[in-house]
Amino acid sequence: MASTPMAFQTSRRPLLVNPPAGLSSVIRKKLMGYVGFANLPNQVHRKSVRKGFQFTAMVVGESGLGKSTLINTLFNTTLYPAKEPQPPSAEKPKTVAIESIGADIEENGVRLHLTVVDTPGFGDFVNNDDSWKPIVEDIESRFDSYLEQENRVNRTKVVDNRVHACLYFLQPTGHSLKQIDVEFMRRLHTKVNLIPVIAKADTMTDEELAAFKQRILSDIEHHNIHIFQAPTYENEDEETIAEAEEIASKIPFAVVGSDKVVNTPDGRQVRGRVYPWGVVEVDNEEHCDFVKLRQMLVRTYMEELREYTNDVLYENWRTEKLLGMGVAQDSSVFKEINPAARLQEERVMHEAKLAKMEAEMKMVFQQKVQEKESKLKQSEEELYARHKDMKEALEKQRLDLEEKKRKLESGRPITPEKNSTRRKGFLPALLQFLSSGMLLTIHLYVFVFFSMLIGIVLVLLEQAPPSFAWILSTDPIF
Ligand SMILES: Nc1nc2c(ncn2[C@@H]2O[C@H](COP(=O)(O)OP(=O)(O)OP(=O)(O)O)[C@@H](O)[C@H]2O)c(=O)[nH]1
Repeated sequence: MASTPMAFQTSRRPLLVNPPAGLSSVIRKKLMGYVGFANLPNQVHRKSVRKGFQFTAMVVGESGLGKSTLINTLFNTTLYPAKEPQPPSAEKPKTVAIESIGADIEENGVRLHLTVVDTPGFGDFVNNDDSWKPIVEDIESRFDSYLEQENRVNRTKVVDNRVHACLYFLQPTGHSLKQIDVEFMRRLHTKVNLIPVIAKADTMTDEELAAFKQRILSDIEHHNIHIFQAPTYENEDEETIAEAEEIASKIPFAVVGSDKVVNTPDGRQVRGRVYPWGVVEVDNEEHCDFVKLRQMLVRTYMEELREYTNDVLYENWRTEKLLGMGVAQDSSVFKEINPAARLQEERVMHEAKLAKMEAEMKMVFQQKVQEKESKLKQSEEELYARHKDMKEALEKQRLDLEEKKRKLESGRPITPEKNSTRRKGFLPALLQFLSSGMLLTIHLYVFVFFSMLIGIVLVLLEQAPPSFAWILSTDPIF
């Protein structure tokens, strides 16, 4: 492999010196030759041509307004074969049907897979109140199918069946929008690119058409109906802007359809309708707006219609559906990230986390301290109560001992209460009484005896004083 491509050189000198804070330095190199990325659009073009294009158009309108004819005229093909006239006895369908016809058409080597969705029966009943319902259901079922394919694990073959444009055919009444038109457009304008067309415009004069268009537009505005408008972008060339403006000025398109080639009085062969007074040319912008419609639908804005369907209509429907299912969007996912701001944000978050942890730790510490304090207080109270009990017991003991001491000192029995309180029987009390009287008598006798003895001794000794003479006398004392 060659170290340096021959096609270009790069200068090695960095051109961007002061990168914004938080961003790593970006080195920009100046190209010194042809690289080739200017060819990218060609690559995309080639790839698209190889892959081909896919487009789905829906046509809605009352029967006989020229829908099939216009589709055949638009794509220059007989997608819808000529219809056999139905016998009056033939049973008519009671509901709006949805029919799809697909065809691969090729023009200058570019392939287009065209699908046309027809809605036979729309507006053909006595009561057309719910005519729009099967059509809305069909459009939503196509969105559903696309969503289901998007959510598959393998998405290599995603088939886009979504309706990219809906041509709504208005009867050339010359009045204003009918109730069924308003109802249909109101129900569908958020789900499909609406393109209103005035069918069979060759049945009206230019003045009638202009007035009819004005009334239709004011009705559309009055009912807040959004119809597809040719988009304009900044920096676009004047020609493109003028083209877009011209297309927009023709809405609603007054069309004439014919897939037949007819001869004009001046000898030309054109697609048109022959009348006794002349030929209405489909591709003549002075006769009808068919060319402008084709320009909008096929030539200029087909990709815009596909993009708008995908990016706006389908996206809105998808968001609503997912929200309805309870799926919520995390808005932070798609936030643009500035590294410096991100760092600051992380720092703030970290600090907040630390502060929270600190507060939590403080709280836990305080809680523990409080628990410990209450425990200590409790044990202190217990100790104090025990000390009080012991003190009281000791005091009582001291008082008892002092009482005993006093009693001992006073000679009283320690337990006088016991003797005094004991109840004596009669016999013991009598015996005690008698014994105490006998003891006294005995004492007296002993005393008398000893006194007499002493007197006798003294008399005998003759020294007894005269006072003792009575002892010798025989007089009884008692
Ligand atoms: N005057 C006039 N007649 C038209 C025009 N386009 C179609 N027709 C005629 O109107 C008749 C019905 O045309 P179709 O294309 O079959 O109409 P349609 O809306 O597809 O009808 P259904 O298939 O029944 O829904 C045919 O005879 C057409 O030739 C038109 O632009 N002007």
